[in-house]
Amino acid sequence: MEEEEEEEEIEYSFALEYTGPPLLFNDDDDLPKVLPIDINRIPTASIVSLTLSNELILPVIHPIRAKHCNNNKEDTTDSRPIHGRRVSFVASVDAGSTDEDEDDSSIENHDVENAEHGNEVQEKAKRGLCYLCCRGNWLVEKEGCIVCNAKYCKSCVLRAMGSMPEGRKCRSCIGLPIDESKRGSLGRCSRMLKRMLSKLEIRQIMEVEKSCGVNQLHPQSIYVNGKQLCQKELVLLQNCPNPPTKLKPGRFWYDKLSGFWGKEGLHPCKIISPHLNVGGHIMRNASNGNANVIINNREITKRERRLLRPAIKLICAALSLPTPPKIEIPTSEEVNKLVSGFFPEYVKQQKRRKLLLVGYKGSGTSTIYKQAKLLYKAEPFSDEELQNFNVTIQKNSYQYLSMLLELREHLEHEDLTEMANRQSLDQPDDNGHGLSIFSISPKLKAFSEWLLKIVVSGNLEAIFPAANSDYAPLVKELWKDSAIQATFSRARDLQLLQGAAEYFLQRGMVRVSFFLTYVLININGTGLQIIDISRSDYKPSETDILKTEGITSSNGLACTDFSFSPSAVSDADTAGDQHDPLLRYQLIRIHGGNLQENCKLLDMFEDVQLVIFCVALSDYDQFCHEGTGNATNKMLACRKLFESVVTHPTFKKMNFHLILNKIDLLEEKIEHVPLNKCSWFDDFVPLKTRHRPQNGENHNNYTSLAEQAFQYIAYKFKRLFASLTDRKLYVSVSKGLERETVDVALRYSREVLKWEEERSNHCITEISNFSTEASSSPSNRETKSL
Ligand SMILES: Nc1nc2c(ncn2[C@@H]2O[C@H](COP(=O)(O)OP(=O)(O)OP(=O)(O)O)[C@@H](O)[C@H]2O)c(=O)[nH]1
Ligand SMILES: [Mg+2]
Repeated sequence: MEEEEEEEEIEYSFALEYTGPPLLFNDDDDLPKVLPIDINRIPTASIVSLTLSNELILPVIHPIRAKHCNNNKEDTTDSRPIHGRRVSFVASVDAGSTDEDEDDSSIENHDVENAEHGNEVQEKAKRGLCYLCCRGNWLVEKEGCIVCNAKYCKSCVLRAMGSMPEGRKCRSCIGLPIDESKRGSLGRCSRMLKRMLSKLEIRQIMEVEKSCGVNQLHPQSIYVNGKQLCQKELVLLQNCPNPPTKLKPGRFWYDKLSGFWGKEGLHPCKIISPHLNVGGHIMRNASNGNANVIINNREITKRERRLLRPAIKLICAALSLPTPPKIEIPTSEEVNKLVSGFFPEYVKQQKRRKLLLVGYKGSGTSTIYKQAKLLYKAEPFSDEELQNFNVTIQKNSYQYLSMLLELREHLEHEDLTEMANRQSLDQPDDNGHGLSIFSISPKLKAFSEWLLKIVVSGNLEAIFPAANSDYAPLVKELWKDSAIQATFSRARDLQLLQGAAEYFLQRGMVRVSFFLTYVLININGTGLQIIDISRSDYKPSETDILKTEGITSSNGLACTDFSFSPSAVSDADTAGDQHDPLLRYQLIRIHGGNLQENCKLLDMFEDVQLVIFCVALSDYDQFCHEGTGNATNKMLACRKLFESVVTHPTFKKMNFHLILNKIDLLEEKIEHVPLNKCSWFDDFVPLKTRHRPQNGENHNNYTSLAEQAFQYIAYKFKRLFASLTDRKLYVSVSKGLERETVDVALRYSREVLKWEEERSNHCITEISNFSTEASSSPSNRETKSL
């Protein structure tokens, strides 16, 4: 006690005007709960006048000894309530103490003579000092005041901040607006505080910090289009679907029509929600634009003009307006910026070009569609789709097997009839069994008949998923049987099992054998009786996927969105054709069968930009049975479909790209089946070429028979197209199962689109620009394009 009396007392007085509810204070030592003044804030020997609000009431004011003064006359016994009166306080502080303990008296350690609080805060913060106890160690964790940024160590923080009725503020900062740079950290306290206080306390403090009125952004501090916001406008702005990020006091401009938002005098920084009723009218010079282009009453900046040029082009194209002839291509960085939000959504939407992929049955449309997914999508197929492939492959394998079994029956019947005929001609059967090489055992025959019945009934689901496990032994036996092997090789000779059937039949049998081995090993090794092989980890390979038929939905409509990825092959030789990630494409594939039945389906596609029509080059000697039941040449059936699509009213002004697919099959076939097997091609006269050049010989003057054939077919289709429309047909060739050729063909579609767009932009009707002879025309950019 004696020591306390010896303490040097520094006294200073200040006045404050209290406007809160009446307060009583009558105890000299235990002062009223109203003293938020941090003595360090009070300039030495000066009197400050403050207007206080209710929030300034603090539960602890110790150790400042304040006295209610009247004209500096000490009157510590005054017990009258004060309200709205000017009150003077005299504070006394213990000097010299550097105590770090929790004793409240340690606050008296402050250097009250330090005048500039702000400077001091900064100075101490710079040196990593605690504002109260001067602990200058960066490693000592500190919590900062959200108003003045003074930092406090663990020993001082609670003394300095008290009960934190407005969150983490020094007592003297209570009632003051926060430092705007701290807005992002509202409600997020340090680990130090978390360790010191209970969870509940922390939660309460953080909640009050975020929600208390004085900490909120003040509408008066924000100007939009030169007009100060009112509370309602601020609420509207902050709660719109796409609000400005990290809104701070300042002056902004806002284009209500487009939603562009930026700082006054600067280019747009964000697109917020349009049509908000906030702020005044936008000024022409809002963004200090100098591009001589005015959009929604604002002169845009040069940078904006450069970035917006693709959109302007698009809009001009849409409105059939001419665009400036010189087209600057934005750098990829600029384009990326565009993609990441600079363009309004509607512009992005407009950028999606729709390509409709159609073709006669079996022409390869679904193969090209799947190739597009594999080529341009990071994840071409979902797990579910892969699972579907698996099931479809299994089903198809059984279907192909049934084709083989049917053929076996037919061949056996033929053989036996022939044998019977021979017998009747007195040529006794040598083996004497009355069996042909296509005959199978009664057990396998029963299985074969049962399987055929199931397949004919179309009820293959009935034997799944048990099919593999239950029937695998029989399938294996069947497959190994010499009669089936003989049928298989006969089928190949007769070209009855082609493409997918041949591929999957062989693979399917191998798989069944593999599964069977697996089942047997388990039975012998562990005594397990049933293994669900439908759960095996079989994952279809890319070739399996490409060869799987019947994967699209029942109405045969499938669509996928993608962007062309940069391609080393085809982009390198299209100089200046920068890959534009903004351009999205949608490939829509319709099943050819559906079109024949109902061309009305095409009415749905009036918004496509290009029709890709797919033709199988190898169809020229194939036949199908159309509605009449008569056998029709497939190429003629394909021509008929082509004519009906081209002349469909929806595609009156549409561009067409013809893909001549299956060039590999044509190459094989043309050597032994003449092209004029198809009556449409009866005037095909191949040039008599010299011998095929060998390795090292000059190929320039040599055109293979297949090349001549596909050029001739392309010519026939072009002539047909020209007779039906006034447009030009773009043509390219592909091998559906070869990724690169499909890539080239689809990029050619992109080129066609680009050229046609540019043509309409420039309002050029000069078809010659697009002739196949023009050096820069898309036709010449692709090696196999015609
Ligand atoms: N050899 C070869 N086979 C191809 C080519 N393109 C597709 N195929 C195969 O031809 C068969 C038919 O191809 P799809 O893509 O299913 O034809 P589609 O146009 O979808 O015909 P539908 O399924 O009847 O609508 C499949 O077995 C493909 O694997 C190609 O360029 N060369
Ligand atoms: Mg198909």
